Amino acid sequence: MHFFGLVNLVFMFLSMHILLLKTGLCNDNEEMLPRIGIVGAGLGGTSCAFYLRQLLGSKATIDIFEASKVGGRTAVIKINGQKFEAGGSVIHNQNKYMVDFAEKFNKKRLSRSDGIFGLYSNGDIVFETSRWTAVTLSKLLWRYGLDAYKIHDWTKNFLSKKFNRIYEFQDGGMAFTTVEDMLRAMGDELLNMTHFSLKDVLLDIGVSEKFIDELAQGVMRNNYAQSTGVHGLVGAVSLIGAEPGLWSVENGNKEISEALLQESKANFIEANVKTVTLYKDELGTGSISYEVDYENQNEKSESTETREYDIVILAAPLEGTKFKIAFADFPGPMPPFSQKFHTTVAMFVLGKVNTTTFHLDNPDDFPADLFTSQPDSFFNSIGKLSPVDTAQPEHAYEPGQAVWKTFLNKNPNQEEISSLFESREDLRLVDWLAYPEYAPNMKLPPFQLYDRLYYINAIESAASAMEMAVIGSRNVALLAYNQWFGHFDKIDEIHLQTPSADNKNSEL
Ligand SMILES: CC(C)=CCC/C(C)=C/CC/C(C)=C/CSC[C@H](N)C(=O)O
Repeated sequence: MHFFGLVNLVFMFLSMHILLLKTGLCNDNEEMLPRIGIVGAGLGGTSCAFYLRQLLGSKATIDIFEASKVGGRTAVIKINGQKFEAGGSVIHNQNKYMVDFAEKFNKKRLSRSDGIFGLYSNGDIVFETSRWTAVTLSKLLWRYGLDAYKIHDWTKNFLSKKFNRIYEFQDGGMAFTTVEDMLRAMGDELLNMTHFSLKDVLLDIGVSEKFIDELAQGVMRNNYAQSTGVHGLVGAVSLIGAEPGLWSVENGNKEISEALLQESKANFIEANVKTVTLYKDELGTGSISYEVDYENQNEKSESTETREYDIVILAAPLEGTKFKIAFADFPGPMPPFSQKFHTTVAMFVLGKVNTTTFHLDNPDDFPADLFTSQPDSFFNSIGKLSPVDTAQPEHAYEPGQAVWKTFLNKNPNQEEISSLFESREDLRLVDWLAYPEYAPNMKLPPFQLYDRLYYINAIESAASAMEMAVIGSRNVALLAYNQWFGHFDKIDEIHLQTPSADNKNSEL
């Protein structure tokens, strides 16, 4: 072969290889793979590690930091030898990712019992459903007209169709830099709902004020410890969370996070991250890296150590936590916005409800779920719990006795506890930063805080739920991947996407 021909061939081979590496179609070169540190091993962090592993292959370094193995909203609590869901999380049949994960990891789904639901207001149970669906429907019709149906129809036939577009975008590798861009891509209507209160949005679709102030308010207080003054999008998610089709994972929802962590083969580091420091290349090439300082929490060592990463992903609230992360050497304030989280208190009581307070002849007449609608009520809701470890033998409780979960906004005093429970054998209090404080027109934070520094919990400003955490984490995984390999046409550029048959006629 002619010498110039040979040089040409070698040159062509090299350029082809570089092109493949650049486009991410060939990820076998470890030098091109980013080193990734994820802070937080809840559902957001573990599902992000899972998606990154799918995108980057087996050779990429993925470390995941958490002081306890997995926790937050999916923690479980053990009472009387049985495990109960400690966080407020439930999963809905429409939650595609959670349904897929449960199937993939062979997890049994425990349907939430459709027990009696009651609404408490002005010192009385003012509305109750029945064991018989026909009776419940008549009662709803009598008190609220067609309001319940209007909401069901609006969420099922309008909102869900817009919402489900996110799955198509993500399957196509599309990522968004901000929550606002993501919602706009799903449909302007979803973004617009964040500009109005749930109350205004429901009034707009013709729902009565009575329904809004009683049932919608009760649902908001139970699901988000807030009122119908929250923005309309989180309000809609909350209302969907009150519809039939709810379930939890056997042995606790945290089983999904644990399975994701295992499947991701990420390196789990039991540690508190103290500082994230930005390093800029001194030669002025513009290249950056991050140094993560962390305090080991395992029994073997309690030392402080440091690791270096190309990409850092934050998967825990940045404000209000006991373990606040410091950011060093950034040119501006970090985080560049404020996202205030609401502390919810869950009180677990093994005991009997107070029949005098609730005007009941028999404690067994207490509904399985009791929501409150008055803003000044010191508790938000009371629910009867079923154990999640079904393999354990059922406990034989005395009549009226059960394990109850009460949601509150602060720790109750003795008088308040006694007003709810006339006897108790066990009482535990658990609090956690459950969800943001929601308001119309609130700031929707970006997923990207700085070059190669990402924040999964930004999604919670749209709505906080397990499915939302996974949507946020897949978005961050795709965003980090697309930016690293230069797939800029896959970031925010929805006009470059081919709409599916379902969406062709829609006004995307
Ligand atoms: C807005 C539309 C059309 C769909 C939303 C789908 C979705 C994310 C549903 C979740 C419903 C749900 C189970 C809500 C429970 S309230 C969240 C709870 N407080 C938590 O922290 O998980």
